[in-house]
Amino acid sequence: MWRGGSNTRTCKRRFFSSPTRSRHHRPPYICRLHSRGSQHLKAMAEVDHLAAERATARFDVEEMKVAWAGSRHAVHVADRMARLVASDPVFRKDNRTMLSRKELFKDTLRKAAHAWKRIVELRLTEEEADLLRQYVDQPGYVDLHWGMFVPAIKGQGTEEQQHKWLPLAYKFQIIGCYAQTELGHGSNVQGLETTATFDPKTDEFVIHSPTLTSSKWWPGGLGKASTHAVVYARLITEGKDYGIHGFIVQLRSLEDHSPLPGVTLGDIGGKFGSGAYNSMDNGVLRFDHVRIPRDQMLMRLSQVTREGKYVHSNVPKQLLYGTMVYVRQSIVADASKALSRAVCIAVRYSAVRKQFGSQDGGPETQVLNYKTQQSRLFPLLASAYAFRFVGDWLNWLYTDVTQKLEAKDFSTLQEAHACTAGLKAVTTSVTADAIEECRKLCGGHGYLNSSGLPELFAVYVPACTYEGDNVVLLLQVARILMKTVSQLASGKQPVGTMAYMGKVQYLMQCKSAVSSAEDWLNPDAIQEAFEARALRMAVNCAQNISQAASQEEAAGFYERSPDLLEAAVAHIQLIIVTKFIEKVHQEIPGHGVKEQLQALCNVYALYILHKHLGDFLATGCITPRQGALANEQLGKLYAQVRPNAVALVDAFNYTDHYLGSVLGRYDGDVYPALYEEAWKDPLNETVVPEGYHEYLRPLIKQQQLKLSRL
Ligand SMILES: CC/C=C\C/C=C\C/C=C\C/C=C\C/C=C\C/C=C\CC/C=C/C(=O)SCCNC(=O)CCNC(=O)[C@H](O)C(C)(C)COP(=O)(O)OP(=O)(O)OC[C@H]1O[C@@H](n2cnc3c(N)ncnc32)[C@H](O)[C@@H]1OP(=O)(O)O
Ligand SMILES: Cc1cc2nc3c(=O)[nH]c(=O)nc-3n(C[C@H](O)[C@H](O)[C@H](O)COP(=O)(O)OP(=O)(O)OC[C@H]3O[C@@H](n4cnc5c(N)ncnc54)[C@H](O)[C@@H]3O)c2cc1C
Repeated sequence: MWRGGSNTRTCKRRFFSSPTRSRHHRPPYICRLHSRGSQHLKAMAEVDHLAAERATARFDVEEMKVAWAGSRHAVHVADRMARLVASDPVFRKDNRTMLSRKELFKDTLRKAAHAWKRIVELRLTEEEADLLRQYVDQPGYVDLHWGMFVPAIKGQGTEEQQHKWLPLAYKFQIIGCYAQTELGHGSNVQGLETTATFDPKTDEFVIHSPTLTSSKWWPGGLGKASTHAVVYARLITEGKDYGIHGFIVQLRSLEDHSPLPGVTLGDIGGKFGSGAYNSMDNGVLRFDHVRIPRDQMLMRLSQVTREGKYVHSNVPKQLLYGTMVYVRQSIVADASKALSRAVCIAVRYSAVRKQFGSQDGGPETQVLNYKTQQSRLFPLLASAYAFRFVGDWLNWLYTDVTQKLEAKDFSTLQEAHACTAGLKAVTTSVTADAIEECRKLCGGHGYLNSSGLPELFAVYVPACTYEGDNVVLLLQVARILMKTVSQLASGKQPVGTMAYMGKVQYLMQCKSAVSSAEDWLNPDAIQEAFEARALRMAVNCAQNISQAASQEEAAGFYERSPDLLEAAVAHIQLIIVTKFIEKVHQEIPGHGVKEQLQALCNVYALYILHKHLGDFLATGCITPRQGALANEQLGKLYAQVRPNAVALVDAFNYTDHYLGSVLGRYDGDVYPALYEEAWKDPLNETVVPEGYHEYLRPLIKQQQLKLSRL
C-alpha cells in the first residue's frame, strides 16, 4: 500500500502494493517512532505472517488467478493497472474517511482528472482504462458518464445522434448523467411526472417540472459535475401523453459551468457512512419550461416528426429500459468484486488473529480454525466465486441478447430482463449482508475504518436499491415465473434458464436418491434438488394465486407477494448453482484448480440447501435425513477448504492499495499497521485535545473544588 504524503509522523517507508513483489524485495520494516506514542515500535525484520498458510495450499495459485480473472491476458492487464494506480500518490485513499464532504468531492474531481490524464498519456485501451478506474476505487461522476449516459445514447439514440453526441462524450467535452428518478417516483418509472411537450411552432420540446415531486432526485454526477443529462420525461405531443422517453438536455454552461436559464440544480446532501458514496454528487434538478431542439429526443425507438406526429418503431417499448438492463448485468460482476474484497480481508485476518486455546504457554488458536468461523466465512468465499462465474455468464447472455436485438429478434428479451433483474437483486443483497458479516468476523478491529470494511459496506449497500430496488426486481422475476407456469398447461416449452420447468411432471414428484453425505457431491443430486425446490415453490404460488377465489389475478399476486419473492430467490439460486456446476465441468488447467472450484461449488450449493432447508423440506423433494446429510458433507468440505483458504483469496490478486485494509494486508503484519494507522487520526494531531480548556479542564477543576470543600 503506498503511504505517501507529507505527514511527517508516518513511517518512512514504502509498502509495495504488489503481492508478488512484496514477497521478495521489501525493505526492512523500519518505522520512525511516534513522538507522542506511549509505546515505541521496534524495527523488525520483514516477515510474511501468512507464509505457513500459503504453504499448505494444494493448488496452483497462479492458475487460479487465471480461472478467476477469465484469462491470462486479463490477469496481466489487471495486474498492470492495479500497480499503476497503487504507485501513484494522487490515487492515495487511506485518508478518505477523514476528509470533509467538500474535500472528498474535490479529491474525487482531482482523481478523475488525473486518471483521464494518465489514460490519454499512456494511450490506454478501453479495457485498461476501465480497470484503471476500477482500481482508483472512488465513486464519482465518471461512473455515470461512462456507465449510463454513454450507454443510453448508444442504445436509444439514432446513428445520427450517436455521431453527434458520442465523440463529445468520449473526449469529455461534455459530461453526462442519467436523470430518471424523481423525488416522488423511482421504482415506478411509468409514474414519472417531468414533461417534454412538443412545440411545433419552434420545433422544440419544452422540458418542465410541474410539481415538487417531479424534481429529478438522486442522479449521480448531476449535483455538481455534469454539463448534460439524459432526462426521462413524459412525451406530450398533439395534446396526447405518450409516456416516458429519453431526451438529451444541456444543464450547465460549457464556459463557466453555471446552470442554464430555467435549470435549478444542486446536490441532495450527505449519505450513509464516512467517505464511501459521499464522493458522488447525487443531485436534484428542476426545469422551468426549458427548451431543447426536437432532435435531442432519443429517437431510435420512437420519433416525433416535424409536424408533431408520434411514430413508434415496431419494437417492444421495454427497450427504453435497456440502459438499466446493461447496468444491472455489470452490477452482478461488481458484486463478486466487493464480496471478494471483504472475504479476502476476513480470511487473511482470521488466519493471523489468535484467541484462546493456548496450552502450556504455546501459541493460541488461529480464529480461522474455529469451526464456527469457517461455517460463517467459507460460504461467503464460495459465494464470491459463484458470483464471479455467474457474472461472466450473464455478460455473455447480455451480449447475445444485444446481438439478437440488432437483428430484430426480441425472443430473448424477457430472459435477459428476468436474469439481470433477479441476479442483480440476489447478488447485491447477499454481498451487502456478507460485507457486514465479514466485519463481525474481524471482531472489534473490523469496526475501525482502517479495516476498510465500514467504508466498503457503506459504499456497497445502496446497490440493493439503485438500478431497481431488489424487492421490486424480484417481483418482476416472480411475474415471469407465474407467466411461465401458466403456459405449461398449454404445452408451451419454457426456454433458457426456465427450461427446467418443462420437466414439470418429473420434478413435481421426484424424491432425492441421496443416501450418504458423499452422495451430495454428485452435481446431478444437487441440480435435481434445486430444480425441484424452485419449480414446486413457483407452482405452489401459482396455485395459491388461482385459488384465491373471486380475486383478480393481480390481487392474488399482491396477496401472495411475500411467497413469490421466495420463489424468485429459489429460481435465481438455481441459476447460480447451475452456472457454477457448468463452470466446473469445463476444462480448467492448473494443478488442483478444478478440485478447489469443485469444492467451492459444493460449499455454495450445500450451504444454500442448509440455509433454506425449510423450503427443500416443505416441497418434499428431500427428507430431513437427507438435509442432515447435506450438513454433514458441508462440514467435511469446510475442512477441505481450510488449508487452501488464504491461497484462495490470494487468487483474487488484489493489491494492498485496492483492498485498503490494514487487516487484509498481503503479509498479514496487521498489528504494527493498526498501531501506525491510529496515529494518523486527526484527533492525534495534538496530545491535549482541542476543547480541553473549554470543557474538560473546567469540569475537572469544578469537581476538584467540590471535593476540596467536603
Ligand atoms: C469508497 C469505495 C470503497 C469501496 C468500493 C467497493 C466496492 C464498489 C463496488 C461497487 C459499487 C461502487 C460504485 C458504483 C458506481 C456506480 C454505480 C452504478 C450505478 C449507480 C447509479 C444508479 C443508477 C440508477 O439507479 S438509474 C434508475 C434505475 N431505476 C430503476 O431501476 C427503476 C426500476 N423500475 C423499473 O425498471 C420498472 O418500473 C419496472 C419495475 C420493471 C416496471 O416497469 P413497467 O411498469 O413499465 O412494467 P410492468 O411491470 O408493467 O411490465 C411490463 C412488461 O415489461 C417487461 N419488462 C419490464 N422491464 C423490462 C426490461 N428492463 N426489459 C425487458 N422487459 C421488461 C415486464 O416483464 C412486463 O412483461 P409482460 O408484459 O410480458 O408481462
Ligand atoms: C446511491 C444511489 C444512486 C442512485 N443513482 C441514480 C442515478 O444515477 N440516476 C437515477 O435516475 N436514479 C438513481 N438512483 C435512484 C434509484 O434508482 C432509486 O432510488 C431506486 O430505483 C428505488 O426507487 P425508490 O427510491 O423510488 O424506492 P421506492 O420504490 O420508494 O421504495 C421504497 C420501499 O417500497 C418498496 N416497494 C416499492 N414498490 C413496491 C412494489 N411494487 N411492491 C412491493 N414493494 C414495493 C421497496 O421494496 C422499498 O422497500 C440512485 C439511488 C441511490 C440510493
